[in-house]
Amino acid sequence: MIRLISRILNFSGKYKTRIIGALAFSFLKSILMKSPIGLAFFALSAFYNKTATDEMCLYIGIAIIVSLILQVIFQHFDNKLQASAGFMFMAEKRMELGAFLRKLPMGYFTKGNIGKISSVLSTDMAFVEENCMMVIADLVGYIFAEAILLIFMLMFNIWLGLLAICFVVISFFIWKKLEKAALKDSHNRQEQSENLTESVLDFTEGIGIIKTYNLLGEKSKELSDDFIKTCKTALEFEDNYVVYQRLIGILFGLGTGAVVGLAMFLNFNSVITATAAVGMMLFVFDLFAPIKTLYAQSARLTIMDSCLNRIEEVFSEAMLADNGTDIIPDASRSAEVEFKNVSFAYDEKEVLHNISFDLKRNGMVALVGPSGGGKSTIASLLPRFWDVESGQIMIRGKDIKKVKLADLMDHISMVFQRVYLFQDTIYNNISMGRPNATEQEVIEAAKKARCYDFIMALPEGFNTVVGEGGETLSGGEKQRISIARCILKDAPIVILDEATASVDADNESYIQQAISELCKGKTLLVIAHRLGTIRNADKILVIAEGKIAQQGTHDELMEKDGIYKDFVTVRQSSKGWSRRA
Ligand SMILES: Nc1ncnc2c1ncn2[C@@H]1O[C@H](COP(=O)(O)OP(=O)(O)OP(=O)(O)O)[C@@H](O)[C@H]1O
Repeated sequence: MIRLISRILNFSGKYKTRIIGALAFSFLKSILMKSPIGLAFFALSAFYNKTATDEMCLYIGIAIIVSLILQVIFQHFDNKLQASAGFMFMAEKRMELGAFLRKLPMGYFTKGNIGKISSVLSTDMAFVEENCMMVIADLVGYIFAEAILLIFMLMFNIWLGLLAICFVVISFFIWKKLEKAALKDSHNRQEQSENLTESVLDFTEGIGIIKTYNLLGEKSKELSDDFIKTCKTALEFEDNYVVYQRLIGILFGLGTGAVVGLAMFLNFNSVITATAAVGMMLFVFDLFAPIKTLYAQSARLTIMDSCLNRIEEVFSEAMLADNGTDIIPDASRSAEVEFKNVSFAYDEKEVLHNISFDLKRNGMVALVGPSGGGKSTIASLLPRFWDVESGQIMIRGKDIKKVKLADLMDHISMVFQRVYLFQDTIYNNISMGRPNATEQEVIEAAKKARCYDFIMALPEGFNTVVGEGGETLSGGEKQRISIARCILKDAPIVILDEATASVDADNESYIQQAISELCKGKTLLVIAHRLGTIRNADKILVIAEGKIAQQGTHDELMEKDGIYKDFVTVRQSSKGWSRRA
């Protein structure tokens, strides 16, 4: 418990002093909470010994009132500090996590970690936020209160004090067992909550496929099974530690009986006065009840421990190094982009082997080849979605690892096949390409990307909020908005993954016009599927099995036998490259 409290204090960073302040007020409050018992005991003694005076009664009354008022004041500051520290430090942690996630390589997000991130951000962080301050301050209060009561009891009568301590010590060992059981189960509980988040995300993201393939019943059952499993895991968690809680309850029942019995025995044998015996009885009831609550609360602490583990697990992921200080020069004699002996593996298996090529300023390299050959991987290494293991990638003579990440991203625009629009206005979706762009520039970009007319036909025009993921627009429209975003960004290097899926003829032609606008005066790295695009490339790289199998212009490659000629001549009309020009 002490370990967890110090863990939370370390985790809370600059809010540590507030938390310590809350703990101090909680401590003062707990001392005052016990003071009425002490005063009652004092009054009883005075009455019993016939030493009570009017003045004494008045002072005791005033002392009780003052202690109750002070309790309220300390409680107020305790709550205030707890709440502000708890909510503020978790809000900061969430922002920190957001900033941290931006620095992780793309690979982290494709490894099925989305469910984990969602559940850490929502479930785990919310649990710590809602419980940590309250529980910790209460626990610290209880611990101090128990210590004070035990010291009082020892002072009154050593045997009564020692007897009470015996029961507290035995209960401590039972509690250790409870904590062990809860610790193990709390991990399962949080893991299951992550599984559930993943299932819900999977279900909602894939709802289109689920409906099309008539899998609603099957997938709903899978989801329901997950709900039931989550419920069972939570119940198991409760069941496993509730046994120990009951044992502690029985133990304290025995303890209360034993202390009361011993107090009476000592009184009968004139070792302690009747007042001391009554005082002990008051103390013992007050001693065991908070310990029971403390142990019950500690189960929450174990959940919090596992939440903190999971939060720290995400924070411990290796970030994409952003310690480069170089700036990409405006002009250079070197190639605009150069891959030098680049090899790369996603996990263990190397998927790119010794790739070398260069791309001249305003030139175009087309990556073509069979599926799984490594085209997308090559394209994703340039914006450092992943870092290369061996070899170098240079832009205008600068190694991209040594360039500031923000500067690198300023120089690259990307158009993917899968477009994502944020649940925001169309205007904001475009202007995020260059947040400081003027309204006129945003409109101009929309016109160049051939989306101005359909935007203006929408009831709210540029202020239309597109649905989550851009669901209220057609595929072609979403694609054009994403191109407008890139046009506005106006980065000198464009990575383009040409669409393989067909859209209607109108959209097709609009998208082509938009892409032509985007590519004007740019250096292009294109994962090409259209013969028209490929023919225009200054250099075609045929990528197969992670290597450059062939390279040259269209005419040069058509003169040689090889993969390229086979694809163009034999597979033009099949699902390989499109005939569309
Ligand atoms: N995120 C990933 N994690 C692990 N392996 C991956 C990942 N992405 C791709 N691969 C593997 O890397 C190899 C190259 O894939 P890549 O997507 O680069 O090929 P491609 O030529 O672009 O294929 P396609 O034309 O089908 O898009 C393949 O064996 C693929 O299975």
